[in-house]
Amino acid sequence: MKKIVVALGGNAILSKDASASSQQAAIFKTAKVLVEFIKRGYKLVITHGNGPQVGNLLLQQVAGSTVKNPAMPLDTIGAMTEGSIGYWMQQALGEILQSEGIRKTVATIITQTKVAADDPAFKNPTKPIGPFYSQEEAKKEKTENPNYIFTEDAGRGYRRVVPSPIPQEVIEYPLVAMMLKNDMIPIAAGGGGIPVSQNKDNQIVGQEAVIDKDYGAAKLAESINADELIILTAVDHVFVNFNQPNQKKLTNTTVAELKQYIAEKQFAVGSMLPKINAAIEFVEATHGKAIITSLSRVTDLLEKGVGTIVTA
Ligand SMILES: Nc1ncnc2c1ncn2[C@@H]1O[C@H](COP(=O)(O)OP(=O)(O)O)[C@@H](O)[C@H]1O
Ligand SMILES: NC(=O)OP(=O)(O)O
Repeated sequence: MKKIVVALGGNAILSKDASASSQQAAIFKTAKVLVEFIKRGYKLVITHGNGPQVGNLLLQQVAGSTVKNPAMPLDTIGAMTEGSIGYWMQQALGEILQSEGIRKTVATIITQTKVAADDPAFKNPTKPIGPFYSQEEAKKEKTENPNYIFTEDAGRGYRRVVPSPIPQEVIEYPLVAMMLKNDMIPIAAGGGGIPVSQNKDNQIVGQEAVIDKDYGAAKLAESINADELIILTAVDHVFVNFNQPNQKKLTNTTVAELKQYIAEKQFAVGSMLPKINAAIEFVEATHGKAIITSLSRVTDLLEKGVGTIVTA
C-alpha cells in the first residue's frame, strides 16, 4: 500500500475569512477531498501550512499583551496553530470517515523540527506570515513596529516576514511511522513543525521562526520513506513563463529539468520555488515521486494523473 505525505496549502484552510467557523468550513471541504486517498487505500500523512494563522495569532497576542500576561513567542504560537488546525482537521475527517463507514483514528502530533541555531535565515527573514497589507498599510505597521520587516509577497501585497530556517530533522517522525503502521491517520509537521534546536547543554529549545511547510513535508516524507510527496496548492500544474502569454504547464518533469528552470528564475521565490525545492529534495533523497497539483483536481490526479509529476 502506497505511503503518501500530502502537504496542504493556504487555500485548504483559509478561503474566506480568518474566523474559526470559516476555517473549519474550508477544512471540512478539504477533508472530503483527502478521504479520496483513504478510500483508495493509501496510507496518508497530512501536513499543512500555518503562515496566515501564525501571523494572525501573533497580532492578537501582541494586541492583548500585558506585563503579567505577555504575548507568547513565535515557536509557542506555531505549536498553538498545529493544535488548532489539527483539531479542526481531526474533527472534519472523523465526521466524514464515520459517514463513509470507515473506522480509522485520526490524530495530530505536535511536531518539533530541528533547525540549526546558526542558520543564516535567522539574520535574513523571508517567510511571509499573517495578513496582506497595501504598501501604505505596510509602511504604517512598520512605523508602529520598527523591528518588523515587510516584503512584497509574489505580487499579492505586502506581508510581515520572519526567519525560516531549513529543517534538519522532524523529531517525532517515528510516531508518524508507528501510526501509519497501525492504520491510523497522522496530522504532523503542521507549519513545517515547531522550529527547535539543541543548545550546548543538549536541551531542545524553541526558535522564533516559521519553517516552510513544503520543506517540512519533504523532510518528514523522506524520514518515513514515503512513496510520494503530494503538494496541493491553488494551481493544477507548475508552469514555466507563468502568467505570460507563452506559459507552458509542466506535466511529467525531472529533477534536472527543474534545476534548469530554477536557474532561469521561472519560479516565484515566495510561492512556487519552495515547492519545487521540496519536490527536488524528496525525489533526490528517496527516488520517490513528488506531485504538485491543486486541491480541486485530486480526483483527476488519482484517475488521470493530472498535475506536475516530478521523478528522478
Ligand atoms: N511558475 C509557477 N507555476 C505555477 N504557479 C506559480 C508559479 N510561480 C508562482 N506561482 C504561484 O504560486 C502559488 C502557490 O504558492 P502559495 O500560494 O504560496 O502556496 P500554498 O498553496 O502553499 O499557500 C500558485 O497559486 C501561483 O499563483
Ligand atoms: N509554514 C508555512 O509554510 O505556512 P504557509 O504554507 O501557510 O505559508
